[in-house]
Order: sequence, then structure tokens, then C-alpha cells
Amino acid sequence: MEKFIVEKAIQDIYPDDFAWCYGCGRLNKDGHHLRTGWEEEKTVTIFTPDSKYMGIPGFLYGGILASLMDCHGTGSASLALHRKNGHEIGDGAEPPRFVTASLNVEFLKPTPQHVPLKAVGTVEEIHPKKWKVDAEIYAEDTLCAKGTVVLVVMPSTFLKNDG
Ligand SMILES: CCCCCCCCCCCCCC(=O)SCCNC(=O)CCNC(=O)[C@H](O)C(C)(C)COP(=O)(O)OP(=O)(O)OC[C@H]1O[C@@H](n2cnc3c(N)ncnc32)[C@H](O)[C@@H]1OP(=O)(O)O
Repeated sequence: MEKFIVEKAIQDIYPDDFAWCYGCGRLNKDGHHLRTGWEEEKTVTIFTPDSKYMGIPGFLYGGILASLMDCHGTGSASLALHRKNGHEIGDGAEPPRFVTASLNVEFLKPTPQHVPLKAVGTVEEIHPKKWKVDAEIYAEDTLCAKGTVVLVVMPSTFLKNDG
């Protein structure tokens, strides 16, 4: 049986100042705490949404799948650039941070509630500051959604102390 766990996640090593995202920030007590890691050459995020994220009884609200894809995208791009820079989670180096430039989601099948969702990403570098993640979201073995996320290295203008 497949193990539904991400052991080493890039979000675990984001610096505290960048660990507040509602989707994936470990310090946001109200957030989803999404965690993204490598599974061979693919990236993976596992998430079982709470019951309140209902679209119709028994099925998920689509926006929560978009949230999963969004943070799966930023985490995947960060993992990939971190590796390209010669680092792996746990070696003490600070990972790069990305923001989402665009998010495209196709909802392919109704997505059941109360089962772990698995987002699987294929990461591609467009150029060093711009990456693309093709993502698929599975509920058990059913492909329920797919999409493409374009990520850009976080501009310095996002930093509170900038300027
Ligand atoms: C609030 C988040 C805080 C951050 C925390 C981080 C850590 C936590 C992570 C968790 C976060 C969770 C996730 C979140 O919620 S992240 C929050 C949601 N996202 C944002 O708020 C981003 C808002 N947008 C911007 O700041 C700018 O528009 C960006 C930075 C994206 C581009 O700005 P700008 O355009 O001035 O920069 P550039 O001229 O150097 O262009 C760079 C490249 O990007 C290309 N491009 C631009 N737009 C698009 C587009 N729509 N589709 C495709 N590509 C696009 C552009 O063509 C160029 O490519 P190329 O022509 O060179 O090939």
C-alpha cells in the first residue's frame, strides 16, 4: 500500500519570514500546511481537505484544488531551483522562494471528499527566474484535476523592508 507521507518538504525550511502562506506556511496556524517534496524526479504534495471544503455533499469545492495546485507549484519550483543550485533539504542552505504568476486548472472529474489527494508535479525551467510546473491531482487512483502553474522568483519588492 502506498505510503501517504512527504518526509522532507521544502516548506519546512522556508525562512520564518516566508512561512506564513495560508496554503503552505508552517507558521500560519489557520492554514493548510501543505508540504511538497521529491518522489524520484517528480514533486509530490499530499492533502486531505477538511469536511468544510465541500462543493456538493461528498465532493470537494474546486477552489481548494486550485489552492493545492498553487502551493504545489511554488514548492515544486523552489525544490527544483534549490537542487539546481546544488542543494538538498537538510544541508542548511536557504531555498529560493517563488510567487505564482499564473495558474490554470482543468477540473476533470468530481473529486471525492475525505480521501487523501496527491498532487504530482513535473517541473521545467523556462529560464532561471521563471519555471513551469505541470501538475496532476489524484484522489486515490483517479485523476481529478490537472493544470499548469507558472512561477517567478519572488521579486525583492515583496520584502517588507525593501525601499
Ligand atoms: C504573497 C506572497 C508572498 C511570497 C512568499 C513566498 C514564499 C512562500 C511561497 C508561497 C506562495 C504561495 C503562492 C502565492 O499565493 S504567491 C501570491 C500570488 N502571486 C502574486 O502575488 C504575484 C503577483 N504578481 C507579480 O508580483 C508579478 O506580476 C510577477 C512577479 C509574477 C511578474 O512580475 P514582472 O512581470 O514585473 O516580472 P518580470 O518582468 O521580471 O517577469 C518575470 C517573468 O514572468 C513572466 N510573467 C509575468 N506574469 C506572467 C503570467 N501571468 N503568466 C506567465 N508568465 C508571466 C514574464 O513574462 C517574465 O518572463 P520572461 O518574459 O522573462 O520569460
